[in-house]
Amino acid sequence: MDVFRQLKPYFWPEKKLLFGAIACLAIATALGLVYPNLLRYLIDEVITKKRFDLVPRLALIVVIVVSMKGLFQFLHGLCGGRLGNRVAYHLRNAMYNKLQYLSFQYYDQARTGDLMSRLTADLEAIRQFIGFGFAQLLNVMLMLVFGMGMMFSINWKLALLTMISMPFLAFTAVRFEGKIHPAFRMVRQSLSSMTTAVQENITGVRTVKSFAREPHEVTKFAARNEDYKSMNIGSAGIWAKYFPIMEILANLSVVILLGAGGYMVIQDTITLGELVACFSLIWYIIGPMWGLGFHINNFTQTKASGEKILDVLHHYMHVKDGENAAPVTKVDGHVRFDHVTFAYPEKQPALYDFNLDAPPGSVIGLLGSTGSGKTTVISLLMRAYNVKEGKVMLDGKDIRSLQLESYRSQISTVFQETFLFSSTIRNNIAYGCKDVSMDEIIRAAKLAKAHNFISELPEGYDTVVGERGLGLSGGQKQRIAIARALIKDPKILVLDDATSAVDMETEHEIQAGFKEVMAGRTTFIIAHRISSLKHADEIIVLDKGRIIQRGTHQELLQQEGIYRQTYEIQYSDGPRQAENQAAAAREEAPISEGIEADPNSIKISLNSERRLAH
Ligand SMILES: Nc1ncnc2c1ncn2[C@@H]1O[C@H](COP(=O)(O)OP(=O)(O)OP(=O)(O)O)[C@@H](O)[C@H]1O
Repeated sequence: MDVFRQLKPYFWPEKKLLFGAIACLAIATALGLVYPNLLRYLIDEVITKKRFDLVPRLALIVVIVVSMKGLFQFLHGLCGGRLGNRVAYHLRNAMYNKLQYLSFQYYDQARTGDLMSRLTADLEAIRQFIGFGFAQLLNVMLMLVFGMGMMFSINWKLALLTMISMPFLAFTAVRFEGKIHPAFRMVRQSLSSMTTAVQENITGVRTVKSFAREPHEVTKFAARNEDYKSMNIGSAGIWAKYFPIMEILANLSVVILLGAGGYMVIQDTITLGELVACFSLIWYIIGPMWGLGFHINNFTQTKASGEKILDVLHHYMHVKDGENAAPVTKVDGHVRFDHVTFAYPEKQPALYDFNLDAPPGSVIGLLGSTGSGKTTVISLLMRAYNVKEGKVMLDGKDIRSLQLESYRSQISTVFQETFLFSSTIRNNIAYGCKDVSMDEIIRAAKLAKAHNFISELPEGYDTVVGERGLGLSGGQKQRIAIARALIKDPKILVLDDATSAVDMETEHEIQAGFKEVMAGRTTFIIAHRISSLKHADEIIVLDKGRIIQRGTHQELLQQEGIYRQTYEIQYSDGPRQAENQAAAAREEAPISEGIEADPNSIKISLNSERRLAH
């Protein structure tokens, strides 16, 4: 019941419907109890005494009772339907809302298929139970109480005899509940694991096909399907074992009733009408007992579903606003990392004593091998995770003291993996902003060098992309993502390997666009290409979470180290040429200015990079 107590905020506002549904069902049940009495009257007063003139009146009463019962059943359906759907609506919204605000840490471990099954199958179970199951469960009690009460009022000895097998029936039902509940929990877990397999397979279908791993996927799915089947067969086994026992016990009371009741009629202790009434009433008691298994099963399934939904709703939010979180309004864009050491849960630190001072408008480049901690720096800047050692600051304020939403709205990130929503290109670009004009969208697309290819599409900006939409190339997707980041007009721009999928020339064109847009904004660029970083005000080279080099492009070229080695690999046909270029860099103007100043030098670099690529 604890689960339902915790779900109370969602169904209690609809208590009128809840009580309405229960009351209507109870009235319908009570009206049903009129039939056995009418039968008794028909046999004892009309047929036995041959007073057939009473038949039309009796028939009229039956018609009225049947109509009333029908009406209340209809009202029960109406109230229950509304109640279930409204509660499911509130819960669905609450779940979705919570899913939006759950931290990155949650999603690091969450499985999409599992979450989808909570949002669909588990919510459906709750909808059914709160709408109808709960009232039916109460109705079972009412039927038992009403039915027994009436039987006892007719003949308490016969009633008592008939009830002999009932305690055994109740005992079996309770044992059944104890077995079926864990079994259903396993079924649900198995179902969510199977859904996850399907979901991952569909998402990763390209990888599966390119590695020709279809047979492996089929085997993997078959194993989970087998598990699901076994779980279902297991629960069906419990069902198969207990259900006949319950049925035998239930029918035993009918046998006793007919045997003992028949004898009493012969002995003239009760009338025939009373026996027929009792025979009809016994189904009022056996019916719920038979259904007890179903109702218990329904109840336990809903409890298991409720637990899973509450697990999401009550999940701890690792990153959230503090009590006095200040909204971020005017931002200069001064970012500082102050002795930050950070480890992902149950892992070695991904960053050690990381320090950084990025004045407003500066460009910070991050370079390092895979897993060196570059993305972690960005994640901490976005406050995807809370820093426990050290501080990340914006304009001198610890970002943990700032209101999360307004803080993040100051940052635009273009991720390594581009995600486009299944909507038009126009909507995808405008995603981060409310009320943007078409001119602004086009301007952002032009800056991201996306306008030309978008214009060439038959439907232009109205082309639907993403799932089931038009398939775009990696570079085209990245350019749309860049436009999406630029349109937000952020104070802090993060480019996490954002131009890795576009060709060199486009990358330079995009960066030229960035220069225009980024004036006065703090920019973080993660890249593996030196060409993307060399105009940065400070380049930080990371290795296994530690800063091993930092400085400007020229400074780093003058040092022995990873930066220079990377430069040599990317820029020269041989180490000697790199050394010459490094020497030239020492003497000449900064390379970031050189990009604009000497287009030929870019071409030379690009050509050598292209040669390298080939
Ligand atoms: N969400 C996460 N949960 C646990 N560990 C993580 C998570 N993200 C990254 N790591 C670990 O932290 C370390 C740094 O990873 P990070 O993604 O910051 O590296 P990176 O330099 O950005 O790599 P890449 O260039 O491949 O993107 C790695 O050892 C990685 O396994």
